[in-house]
Amino acid sequence: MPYPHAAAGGAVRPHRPLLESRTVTALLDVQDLVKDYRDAAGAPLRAVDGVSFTLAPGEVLGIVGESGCGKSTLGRMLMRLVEPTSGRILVDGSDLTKLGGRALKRERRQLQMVFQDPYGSLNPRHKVGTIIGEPLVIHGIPNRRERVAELLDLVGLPREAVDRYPHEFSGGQRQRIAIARALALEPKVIIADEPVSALDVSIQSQIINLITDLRARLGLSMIFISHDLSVIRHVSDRIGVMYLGRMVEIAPTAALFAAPRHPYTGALLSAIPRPPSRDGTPQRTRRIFLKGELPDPTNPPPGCVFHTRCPVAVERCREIVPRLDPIGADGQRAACLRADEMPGILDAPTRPETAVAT
Ligand SMILES: Nc1ncnc2c1ncn2[C@@H]1O[C@H](COP(=O)(O)OP(=O)(O)OP(=O)(O)O)[C@@H](O)[C@H]1O
Repeated sequence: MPYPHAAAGGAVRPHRPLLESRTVTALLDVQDLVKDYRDAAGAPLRAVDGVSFTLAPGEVLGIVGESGCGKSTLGRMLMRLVEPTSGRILVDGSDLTKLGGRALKRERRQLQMVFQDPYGSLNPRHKVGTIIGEPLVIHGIPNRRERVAELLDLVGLPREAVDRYPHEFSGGQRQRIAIARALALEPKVIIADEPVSALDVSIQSQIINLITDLRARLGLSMIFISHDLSVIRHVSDRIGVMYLGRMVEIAPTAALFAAPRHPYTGALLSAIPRPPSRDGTPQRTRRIFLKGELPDPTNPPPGCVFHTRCPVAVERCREIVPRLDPIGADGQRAACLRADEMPGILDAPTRPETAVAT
């Protein structure tokens, strides 16, 4: 008897948990996180809508989505720089949303953030040694000078940097300073919000290499937020895709790239240029262009929030809110009523609703 309640004679439906299945080893366990704001005219909007995920020790989870989908709000809520409207943020089992005062200061230390703007995030009046050592002072940690020197070594900056000011450094070097500061307290999790978006492309790869290297050496766990799927791919073990405040797909990186189960993920992937094949001929990419604009967040569409732009939406997508349900192997989840059909749909020859780019 596959399902015990079949014996009761009711309709049989396999149990599909609402939240991502959790392991006891999760370092970070985010449950049903919601953030409501009001726009400039006072209309309510939900910037983050019931987002749940876990982060395992040593794992890098990428969060991707276009501007306004709620990535930064999510990252800032994890640090409690933005107060969640509801939901839970468990760090090693302790709920950050319930803490205040000293207990919050102690637990928040486990999470550190690297911001997008390496120009604005460093105090221009402080020397680099003071900036990197500040968290150590706040938390009363001794041997500050040695620790700052170690941190500079770690991020590949000369020790003489301690006596210099941020404006004496390039954008990439400033981001190294920001990363050193974030590492000062040996946090359990780093939250990096678009850490390379403000940098030149050549410098971006240096910082990505640094992050990859630090990860291997220190076993860092990280939430890596970016609008750029090709950047996220380089650093992430798993990727969560957000659209209009919701997590619409989450999957191991290889699975997401091999077989996306949400049409929005398919569209994002189709926009990444593919390198030419070995004989030099350009590879044809079936580009999925989305219809229309991102909906007004103060007036989101009913049913699936993506249906107004979805190339494969059907009638029921207007009514039913799809859950982030398991699909396929490896913990892949997608919030799409047609997730089962997606490999066939996305690989099919041109449909009238989509266009093909070469
Ligand atoms: N302080 C705020 N007050 C009101 N609305 C806000 C506030 N911060 C963000 N929002 C709104 O919440 C939604 C999500 O914004 P958020 O900045 O988190 O998205 P994002 O994906 O990080 O975009 P971007 O990459 O452009 O920063 C947007 O509609 C935004 O206008």
